[in-house]
Amino acid sequence: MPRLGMQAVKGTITLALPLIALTVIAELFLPAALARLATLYLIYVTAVVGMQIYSGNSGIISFGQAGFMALGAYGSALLTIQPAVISTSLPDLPGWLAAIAGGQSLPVGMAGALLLVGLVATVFGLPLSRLGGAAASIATLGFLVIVHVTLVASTDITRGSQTFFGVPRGVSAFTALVVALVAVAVARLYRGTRAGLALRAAREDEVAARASGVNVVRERFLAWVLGGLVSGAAGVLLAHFLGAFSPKDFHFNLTFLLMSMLILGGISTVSGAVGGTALIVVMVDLLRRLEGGAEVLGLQLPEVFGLTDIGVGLVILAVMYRLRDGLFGLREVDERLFPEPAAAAAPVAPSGATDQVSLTVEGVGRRFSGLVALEDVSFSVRPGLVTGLIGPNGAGKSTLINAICGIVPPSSGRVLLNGTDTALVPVHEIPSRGLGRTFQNIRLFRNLSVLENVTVAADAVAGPGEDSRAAAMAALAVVGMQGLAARPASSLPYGAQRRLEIARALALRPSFLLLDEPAAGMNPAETDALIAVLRQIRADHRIGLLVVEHDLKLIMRLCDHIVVLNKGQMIAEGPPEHIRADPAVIEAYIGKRRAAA
Ligand SMILES: Nc1ncnc2c1ncn2[C@@H]1O[C@H](COP(=O)(O)OP(=O)(O)OP(=O)(O)O)[C@@H](O)[C@H]1O
Repeated sequence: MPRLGMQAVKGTITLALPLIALTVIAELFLPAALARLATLYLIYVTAVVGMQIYSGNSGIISFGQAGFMALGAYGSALLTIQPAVISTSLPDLPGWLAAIAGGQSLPVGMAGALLLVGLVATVFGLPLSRLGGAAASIATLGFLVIVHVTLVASTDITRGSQTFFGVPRGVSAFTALVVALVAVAVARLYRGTRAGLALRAAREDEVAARASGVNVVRERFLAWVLGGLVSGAAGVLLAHFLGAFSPKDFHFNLTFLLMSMLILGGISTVSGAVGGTALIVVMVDLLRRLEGGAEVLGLQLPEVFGLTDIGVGLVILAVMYRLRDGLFGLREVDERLFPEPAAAAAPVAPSGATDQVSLTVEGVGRRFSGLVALEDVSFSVRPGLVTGLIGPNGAGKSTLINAICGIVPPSSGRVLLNGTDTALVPVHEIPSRGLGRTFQNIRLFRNLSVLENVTVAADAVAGPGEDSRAAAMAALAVVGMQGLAARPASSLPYGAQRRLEIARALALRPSFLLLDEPAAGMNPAETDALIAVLRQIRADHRIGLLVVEHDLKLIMRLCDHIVVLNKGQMIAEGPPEHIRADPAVIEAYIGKRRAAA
């Protein structure tokens, strides 16, 4: 069984059992109205799980799922509509469509509809995947609006805003259950795959994910299409459940309902999608009865217009106020019930370092508007040695590290990694070519476990069939953190967070490791431990280290070679004893007058 496959199977079974039990009870023992409610619940589960696949893993709130449901519904409806009603309900159907429309079975309708959904998701997903955060959310809203307006405007095909009728009804709770179970299994499996973990990492920190080898655009695209297909399948079911519908059934009200379900349960987990949907379906059903003026304990209550929407809104507000991550939190139910056994560490992963590797900075300059942050800096980081990069505040050290990694491309000059100009390589490919890094301001995937943080990087360089969790454990062992593998990264003390960043970079099996102020905020004992770790990395892995640090004692103890920057320019380079005595360095650090004194 592949690495997270077993957990996904456990997760699917944990969620499947209550769904199966509910379906059996509803179909065999409950009145027809409640059996219909159970079927509707299962359809919503599929739709919300589709939303969870994209939004939960990418962190981008999607307004688009109702659009996919609409495409699924109309796609399947056109293929399966009763032939007898086509001439009356769709008299102006274009010839090419009339040739295939009507009379098909539900499975054919489903297949055709998913083809349409997949096609549209692909076309829209290509530009959408380049966006993140609020911009991407707004783009998904644009998608919903485009789908809605297109459906309303295509009167010959959809009957416009009028009701589309004549769709064969054939969705029992059992049919809806089968599709819901497939949706849950897909979502639960996806979450554990390399792609799912990489996207969750990008959700936590896009810059750090790219620096760990994640192709963020590709992962967002995959989740968008996969989530779209799952929600599209829910649309097909809803069409055949209702038998008649119009575009407004797949617009803002449905979007709000699906979002409420996911947010209430917890956007991060499939368990949250399934549980949140159950709560909202029950709540909406009860509130609708009250809204219509129900009789409670012999008392006739008045009709209260809008009670359902207001009630759902208030419940969401209350839950968000107390539980930001929803009722189910950040971990799947199965991850709490049956935690995974710790992975065995692989033999220490070999680094990509050999004496043939090279990292050369050639005349690098960088301007920010008028400000010259770097000017004509040239030096080499040597394999198997520690190079220190020092300089006063604002000297350009972090800018240089970012220029080397491709995050801030140089305005002039170039960085050659094994002879290749890094500016010509996509940022997410630079890590797998041998460059690992840490950040001045720690950038961890805070809501992932310690092991998952490192596995993201190990995945980026793992060959087919290679166990990246074992490789990640080996990297954690190097920094003495294998005992903390299951802890959420955000719960670690400061020093351990810095060591975790080093482990994550090591899991890339780098030839060169760039450390931006690794000892910042550490106490003397933590700094000593860090120096021991870095010495071990140099000795055991033959990695070339480039260390930016303000702690000059650490630099002098650790480094074989030092490069000094001041005001963007390289003012000295050489072994520690040479740098310590260099007048230009002394002047840069303590000022001209005191240096002369
Ligand atoms: N994105 C940016 N936009 C504009 N100016 C920037 C940007 N990044 C850095 N700078 C400027 O470039 C100069 C060099 O900054 P940098 O952070 O590289 O220095 P540093 O040596 O790492 O400093 P410190 O030791 O304080 O971290 C500073 O004047 C800084 O304000």
